[in-house]
Amino acid sequence: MSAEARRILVLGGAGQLAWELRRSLASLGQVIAAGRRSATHAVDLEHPETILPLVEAVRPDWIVNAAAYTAVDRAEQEPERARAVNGVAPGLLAEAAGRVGAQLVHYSTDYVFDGRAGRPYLEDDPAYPLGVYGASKLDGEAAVARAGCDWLILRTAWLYGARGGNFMRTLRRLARERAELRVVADQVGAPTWARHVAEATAQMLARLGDDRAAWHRHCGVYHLSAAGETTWHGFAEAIVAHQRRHEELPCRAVTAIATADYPTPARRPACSLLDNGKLARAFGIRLPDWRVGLAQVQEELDAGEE
Ligand SMILES: NC(=O)C1=CN([C@@H]2O[C@H](COP(=O)(O)OP(=O)(O)OC[C@H]3O[C@@H](n4cnc5c(N)ncnc54)[C@H](OP(=O)(O)O)[C@@H]3O)[C@@H](O)[C@H]2O)C=CC1
Ligand SMILES: Cc1cn([C@H]2C[C@H](O)[C@@H](COP(=O)(O)OP(=O)(O)O[C@H]3O[C@@H](C)C(=O)[C@@H](O)[C@H]3O)O2)c(=O)[nH]c1=O
Ligand SMILES: [Mg+2]
Repeated sequence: MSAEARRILVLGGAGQLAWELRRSLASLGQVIAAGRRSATHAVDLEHPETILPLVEAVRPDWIVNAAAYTAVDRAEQEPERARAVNGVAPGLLAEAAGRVGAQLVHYSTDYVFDGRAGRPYLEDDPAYPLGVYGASKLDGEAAVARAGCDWLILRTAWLYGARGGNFMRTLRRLARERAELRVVADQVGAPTWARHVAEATAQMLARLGDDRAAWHRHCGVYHLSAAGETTWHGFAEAIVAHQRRHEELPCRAVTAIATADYPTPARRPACSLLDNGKLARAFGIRLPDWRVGLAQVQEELDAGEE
């Protein structure tokens, strides 16, 4: 199929990953963006009855679902909303994909794990989520896998980008407001640039194309996170160090603290590193080190690019 003829339905509104996907997938087909605020392609994943009509109206070749309930702490207070969006809707999307003969790409998270493994997680490791968000995302994975279309579930971690709500943007704001930032140094992970995830997704889709047998063979869960590792404190230090090269900051110190000194409603994994070997073997894709993405996005922000 030519790129002109292919239709790619991207869900996720103005979310950080959806924004990058619209950019990265544009060369592979006609991207149709759907979201709660879309005038032409409205969908609300809390309202399951809006899903099949959207998919039947668009008749996409691929569905890429970057919509999610991502407020990790708030999810503890409103679990039914998180479950509807993250746990139930992905299965309905996968069923709808099956009906129109589309394939589904869906995203999940390191927070499906409890962080006690002592080594980077493999796709098949048992998942024990610590909170409502992780549990709802795990339910969504199972719902997709049950539905019967061909699908890819890409588990990523610690996403950041120039848009949307994320740790990097929060820290850049706090560094302009406070003399001291206090950040947990006992949670380990790999901060992953949303653009790198979008570009890897595009490479995977380009590789599978319209080859149904290849889709079937590659159907499954893949870990997709940046190379390298750090803590939220290490990430914060790198963010502020870069920012300081471009602006005067009141922030004098980025202090390492323990999770116990930063109480939050949701528990988070102590180590949620993902082993990316399966992706490398199956698709030849390895994401750059987290520092590469961070430097690039901050340069774009400093240059005022939007
Ligand atoms: N953020 C992170 O650190 C990580 C995220 N992930 C996963 O990656 C994917 C993308 O996340 P990310 O881009 O960061 O998330 P964002 O929070 O930036 O964006 C999620 C988008 O989902 C949309 N959405 C939320 N609720 C609904 C709903 N009821 N109906 C329709 N759309 C809805 C929102 O659209 P609207 O614009 O209308 O508000 C929002 O823009 C998700 O699956 C997430 O679980 C995985 C690991 C890390
Ligand atoms: C803002 C801030 C956070 N923290 C801590 C709180 C928490 O333990 C850790 C991370 O903070 P956040 O709440 O921003 O990150 P969090 O929302 O937990 O990020 C997660 O989002 C979901 C959607 C995912 O899927 C995960 O991969 C992960 O990226 O840093 C500090 O110690 N100091 C601070 O100033
Ligand atoms: Mg958050």
